Amino acid sequence: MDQNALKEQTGKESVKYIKSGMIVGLGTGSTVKYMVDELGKQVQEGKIKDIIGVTTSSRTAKQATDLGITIKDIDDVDHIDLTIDGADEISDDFQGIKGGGGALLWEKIVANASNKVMWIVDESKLVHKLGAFPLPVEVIPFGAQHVFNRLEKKGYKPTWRMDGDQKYRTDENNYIIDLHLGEINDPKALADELIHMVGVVETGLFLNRVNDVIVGTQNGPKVLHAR
Ligand SMILES: O=C[C@H](O)[C@H](O)[C@H](O)COP(=O)(O)O
Repeated sequence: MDQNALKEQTGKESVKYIKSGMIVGLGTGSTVKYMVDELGKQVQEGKIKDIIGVTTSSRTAKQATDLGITIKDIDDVDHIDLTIDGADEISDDFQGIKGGGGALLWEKIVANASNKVMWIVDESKLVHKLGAFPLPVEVIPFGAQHVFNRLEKKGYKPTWRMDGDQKYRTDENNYIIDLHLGEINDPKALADELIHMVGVVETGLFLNRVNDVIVGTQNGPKVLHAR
């Protein structure tokens, strides 16, 4: 099975955890796309009823709406039962990097409002230590070059996230700076440092946020319990 087949496997498997009547956080990315497709199918077939989706990006909102899944704004629900989202890297101790698809800010807000968070990944996303995947940092456009320069001085090897020849814009119209760190020895210290830099809105470090991980493997889906 190639990587896409593994993403499809975990995406479809995760829908088994969505029960009728739930308020479900719908993540973003190529793995989540398979999950939302399967959820839409089961909603259309009447196998899952009365669910409400809270989406983490305009992309997922469009996909879910097109499939007939009822969507509500995050501020129109008082909680989310379960959020299912992708991840770019998950370390041995279940810390994560997210935001490869640019949706980290809304994803973190939705995760924070969720009773349970499940990540769905293919086995290539499991790593010993975080950092080989570039760490996304969302910054407001005003003064963003100064933030970039500061990150460069710190030796964090920043690059602008691009969309063709323009800087990539998030759903909040912000920019993303990717940090090429190689290895992150202390994710908590780094997250604290970055979030306190003026102009930084959020980072792709998702620490102590996940409850369960479904991993797509050559031997079928494997569930890991983080906490
Ligand atoms: O911003 C995007 C999200 O954090 C994604 O969930 C993450 O990048 C994983 O995406 P994919 O399933 O496409 O590898």
